[in-house]
Amino acid sequence: MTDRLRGPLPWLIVAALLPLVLGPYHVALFGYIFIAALVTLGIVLLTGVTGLISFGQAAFVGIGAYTTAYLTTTLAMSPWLTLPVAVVLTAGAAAVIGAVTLRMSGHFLAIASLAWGISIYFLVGNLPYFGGFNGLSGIPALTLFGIDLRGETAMYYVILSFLAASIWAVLNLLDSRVGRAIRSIRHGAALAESVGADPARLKIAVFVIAAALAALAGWLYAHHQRFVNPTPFGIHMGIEYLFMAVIGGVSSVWGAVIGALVVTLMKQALEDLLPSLLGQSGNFEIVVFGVLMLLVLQHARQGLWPWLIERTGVRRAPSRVAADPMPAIRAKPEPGEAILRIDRVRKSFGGLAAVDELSFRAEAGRVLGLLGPNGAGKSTMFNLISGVLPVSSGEIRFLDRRIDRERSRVLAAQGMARTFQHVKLVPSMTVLENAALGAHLRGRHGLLRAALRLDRAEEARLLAEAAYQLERVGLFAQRDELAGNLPLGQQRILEIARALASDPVLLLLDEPAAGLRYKEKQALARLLMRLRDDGVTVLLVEHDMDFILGIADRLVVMHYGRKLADGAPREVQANADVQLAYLGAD
Ligand SMILES: Nc1ncnc2c1ncn2[C@@H]1O[C@H](COP(=O)(O)OP(=O)(O)OP(=O)(O)O)[C@@H](O)[C@H]1O
Repeated sequence: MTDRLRGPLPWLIVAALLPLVLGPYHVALFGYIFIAALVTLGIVLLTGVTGLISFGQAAFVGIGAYTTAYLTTTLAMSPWLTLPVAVVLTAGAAAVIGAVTLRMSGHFLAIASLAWGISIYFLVGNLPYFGGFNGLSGIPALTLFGIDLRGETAMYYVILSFLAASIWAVLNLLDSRVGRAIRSIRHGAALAESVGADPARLKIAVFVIAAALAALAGWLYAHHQRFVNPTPFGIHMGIEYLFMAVIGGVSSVWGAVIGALVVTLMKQALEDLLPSLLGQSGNFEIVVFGVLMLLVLQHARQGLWPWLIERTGVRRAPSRVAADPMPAIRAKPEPGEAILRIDRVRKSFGGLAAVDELSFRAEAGRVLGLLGPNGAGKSTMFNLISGVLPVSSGEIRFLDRRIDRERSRVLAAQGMARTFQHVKLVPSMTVLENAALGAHLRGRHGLLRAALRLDRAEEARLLAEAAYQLERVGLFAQRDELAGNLPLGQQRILEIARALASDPVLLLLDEPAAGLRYKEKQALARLLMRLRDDGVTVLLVEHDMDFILGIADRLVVMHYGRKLADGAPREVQANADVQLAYLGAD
């Protein structure tokens, strides 16, 4: 991420000095900009980081604003008490909406967000307790230790403090064990599950955090404006917040501030300028926004903040992590012990038996190769073992526990780590962060501790483990590069480092040599031989016989879903049936 390239302190100082040079109107305007930045910060987490699109964030702002408006004007509650009420109420609403909508894949959330965005607007507008479309007025100003904060400058500093604290917490969160898991979600649930994270729960958590930020914005808005009506919480504002995030940089925390700043200032300028230029008024700024959006998407796809950072050429300082390993936390089985037992396993797709009554064992401290020509059923078998597919019949036991109905993340907790046939990394995270993602289950601190930076000792241990595994596979020097910039051969090796960081009992490698060039294959083979010599237990699925011969201790050969041979590599290589299956001739 580009967010840590520059420290927040200089920006905070500039923001703190602004009221000294701006008039009251602009100080108040900057207050509204920072309130919008809070909502946009939630969208960055939700859309840019996690890959979920919501047009309905303005409705959550509305719940926050109306909660405090109602409670302070009708029940005369203190605003400082209505703040937790507003945040909890909005977060609760988001948890319910999220639990229903986030289960559905595809664009369901985006469409559902339009529905709740519109309905909350009309609900509030039509309820008499909330003053209908006329709204509620007479909302009290904030006071702190008896000091009245009604002036625009005082409110500016209140809003700035909340924004700075929220940015700090979000940056902390993203730079943590849970944050890495959250950042992996948009690259497929399979990746998050494979390291033991629960993507469904994490998505709901992100959705709730984004809603809580919106509620905080709503609370601030109500006490800044001292009057609320439904208009600023309608669907058009939901779309405008998304605009801000995309224009500023939807994957970047600072993009939220830049986006809110650029869009609000431009809107102001255009609202003043366009009617005098065109001789009539009529929301023409929306048209100009559309054009601006197209320009940004064409020239700065990631948004203005990443575009600016790229042009200033700022580089991140190299990470200073020790490559000392974390103490192993898992007791390993004795070498030679059968840890994986496949018994008469069958998997059918309609009438086709992709795996047909297959039985074999994998032993601790050995490399077992599962070999076979294309279409033999290797990947299906791999998916059955790794919890991606359920078996049709038969039994799979891992460390004496039946696992053929278990989910991937449960298997990860039991000591199974895997790589993917089509590499799955988080390209926008560094090599070190990707390796640390593998150590997810070796830490336990959650969202709150991460946001408050109370997880640093554990975080240092997880990063040290990741650094140790990078050293082990020969990628330590590249630890600060973005994973997406590595060539394919190194990406595959990074996947192995990520798997090793979980301290696995069994390492499952799905065609690790696929698509590699000759030299890359050689480097991978050398690494796998070193791991074998270290006593790592590996099940390696491969169709390239030459690649696997020097690495595996034993080979199981599949053909049309059945077992064709099982034995030492040279024996299997000499087997006439195997030669026939591979070459199609004697
Ligand atoms: N989800 C699925 N639905 C229907 N058929 C499938 C499915 N997955 C695999 N198959 C079929 O099962 C058979 C075995 O496929 P599988 O991908 O397991 O073989 P493989 O040995 O891994 O081949 P490759 O080396 O090409 O990946 C093939 O005939 C394939 O078309």
